[in-house]
Amino acid sequence: MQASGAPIVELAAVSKRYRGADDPRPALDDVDLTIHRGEIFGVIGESGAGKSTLLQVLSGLVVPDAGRVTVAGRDVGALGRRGLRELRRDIGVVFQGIHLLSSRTVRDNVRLALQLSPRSERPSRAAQAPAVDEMLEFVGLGHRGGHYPAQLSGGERQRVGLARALVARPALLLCDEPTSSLDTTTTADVLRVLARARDELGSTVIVITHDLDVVKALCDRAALLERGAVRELFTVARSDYRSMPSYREQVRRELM
Ligand SMILES: Nc1ncnc2c1ncn2[C@@H]1O[C@H](COP(=O)(O)OP(=O)(O)OP(=O)(O)O)[C@@H](O)[C@H]1O
Repeated sequence: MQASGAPIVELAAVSKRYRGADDPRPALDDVDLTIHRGEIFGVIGESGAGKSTLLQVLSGLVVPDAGRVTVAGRDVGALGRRGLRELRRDIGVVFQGIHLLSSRTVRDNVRLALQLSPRSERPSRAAQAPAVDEMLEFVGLGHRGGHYPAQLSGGERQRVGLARALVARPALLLCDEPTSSLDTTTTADVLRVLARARDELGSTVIVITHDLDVVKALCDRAALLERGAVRELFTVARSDYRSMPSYREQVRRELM
C-alpha cells in the first residue's frame, strides 16, 4: 500500500518547552507537519533537535504548550483518559534498546501487548495465540517463540519489539532509532519488516533515525528538525531497503 493522500498525522503550530529544562529553547518550535496514510516518514536531526518529543506528542505522552495535534482524525489535546487509551490502541511504538521481559518467552512478550489492550478490543484467549504466532512469522521469528530474550541477538530482539508493536495491527507505527545498535545486515532485516508493515498490514510508519542510509533505503519523505523546528522536508529519491549494502559490502567500501 502506498500513501493514500489522506492525512493520518497533522501538527499545526505545535510548540513545547519543558519546564525546568536547562536549555531555555523550545523542544518543538511552531511545527507544522502533515503525514499521509501509507507513508513511511523519516524524522532526522542532530541530538536534541526535538525528534523524540515530536513522537511523544503524537501518542499524547507529552502535551504541547501550543498548537494542535491530530492523529487518525482525533484532536489529541481534547482527548480524556479513555480517548487517549483508544488512541494508543491505534499506535504501535518501538523504542531503541527495547525492553523485553527477560523472564517471559518471546511468545509471551508479544502476547502481553494483546493482554494489555482495552478489554473491549482484546481478542479472546483462544484468538491471541494464533495472532501472536502469525506476527512472529511476519517478523521472521516463527521458530523463536519459545526462546527467552537473552537467547536472541540484538536484531532478533528488535524484531520481537516490532512484533509486539504490530500484533494489535496499529494504523500508525512510531519507531525511535529502531536500528541504532545494529549492523547493516541486521538493519536490513528490521527495515524489511517496517516496509512490509506498510505494504502488507497498511500501517503508516514514522521512524526517527540518525542513519541517512536508513532514510534512503526506507522512507518516502523525511523532515529535518533543527532546534525544534522543521528546517526542510524532503521527498526521498531512492526508496528501497533491498538496496542496503550488506555488512561485508559496507566494510569493503569503507576500508578498502
Ligand atoms: N523530559 C524532559 N525534561 C526536560 N527537557 C527535556 C526532556 N526531554 C527532552 N528535553 C529537552 O528537549 C530538547 C529536545 O529533546 P529530544 O529528546 O526531543 O531530542 P532528540 O532530537 O530526540 O534527541 P536525541 O537524538 O539525542 O534523542 C533537548 O534540549 C532536551 O534536552
